Amino acid sequence: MLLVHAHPDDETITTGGTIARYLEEGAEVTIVTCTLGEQGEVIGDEWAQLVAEESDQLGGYRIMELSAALAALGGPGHRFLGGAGRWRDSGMAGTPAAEHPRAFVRADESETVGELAAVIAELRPHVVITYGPDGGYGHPDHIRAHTVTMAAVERARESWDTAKVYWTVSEDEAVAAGLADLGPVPGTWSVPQAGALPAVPASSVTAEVDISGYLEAKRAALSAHATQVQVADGGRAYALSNDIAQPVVAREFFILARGGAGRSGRAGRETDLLAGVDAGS
Ligand SMILES: CC(=O)N[C@H]1[C@@H](O[C@@H]2[C@H](O)[C@H](O)[C@@H](O)[C@H](O)[C@H]2O)O[C@H](CO)[C@@H](O)[C@@H]1O
Ligand SMILES: [Zn+2]
Repeated sequence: MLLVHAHPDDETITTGGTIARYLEEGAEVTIVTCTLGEQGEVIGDEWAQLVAEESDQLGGYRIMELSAALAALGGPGHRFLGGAGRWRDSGMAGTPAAEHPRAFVRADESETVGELAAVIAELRPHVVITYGPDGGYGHPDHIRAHTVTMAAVERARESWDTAKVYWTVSEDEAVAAGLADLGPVPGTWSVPQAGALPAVPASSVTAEVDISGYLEAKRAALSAHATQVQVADGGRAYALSNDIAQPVVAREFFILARGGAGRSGRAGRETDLLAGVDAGS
């Protein structure tokens, strides 16, 4: 299983429970992170001067946070696309960080796709996971991670034909149910209306992974990304630096974008992302 994410923290926020579960079930799991997250905001005062506009040291610091988060999830393999520091966090849409010469969104796609295709040819994943075409919530690096991954899977086909590709998504019904059961959150946080958070209609979800047994690992990994993520007491909610409460949900959701679905379970959805692949090949 290979998961391609844009920034340190995305692997945990969107797929942390899936990573922890498949590792415990004996699968080989590797994460590729496309940037160091250099353009992030910082929660709290202690590390606030690491931001790009000050000492510009946040990328290196987030490597350490990522290492701690991956350990909390069970220790998957990890690569930075092109090597640590090759491509830089492009910043939120419309910000000047996209003009940086190493910005991920400016990268030569023959290079980014080539680097990821080489990882696929080397690791021979049965399942690849990334974001959908909108990047989940529109971040330019997430959108680029999607396009690079889909192109790399095709580029690698001559040496390794990946059986299934999934897009990680948030499901609208699960988000709404989670928001209704957040438990206590800090007074500084805002609690959004269900429709205000990025999510896809439940009808478009084709697979879900029950991570109820891995929520403690996911919460520990979220907390490891301490400059980016804050977890509420009780662990049913988290917030990024924007202090907008989001639910910690006991399932992670996917859309099958390429390949044949395995056996269906709950609500006609796959419940095992590795179902239907020849894991012996
Ligand atoms: C989860 C994710 O993709 N985080 C990105 C994102 O960070 C957000 C951004 O700073 C936004 O301005 C804040 O309001 C929000 O709270 C942050 O989560 O974009 C960053 C810059 O590209 C990136 O480093 C971070 O990983
Ligand atoms: Zn991100």
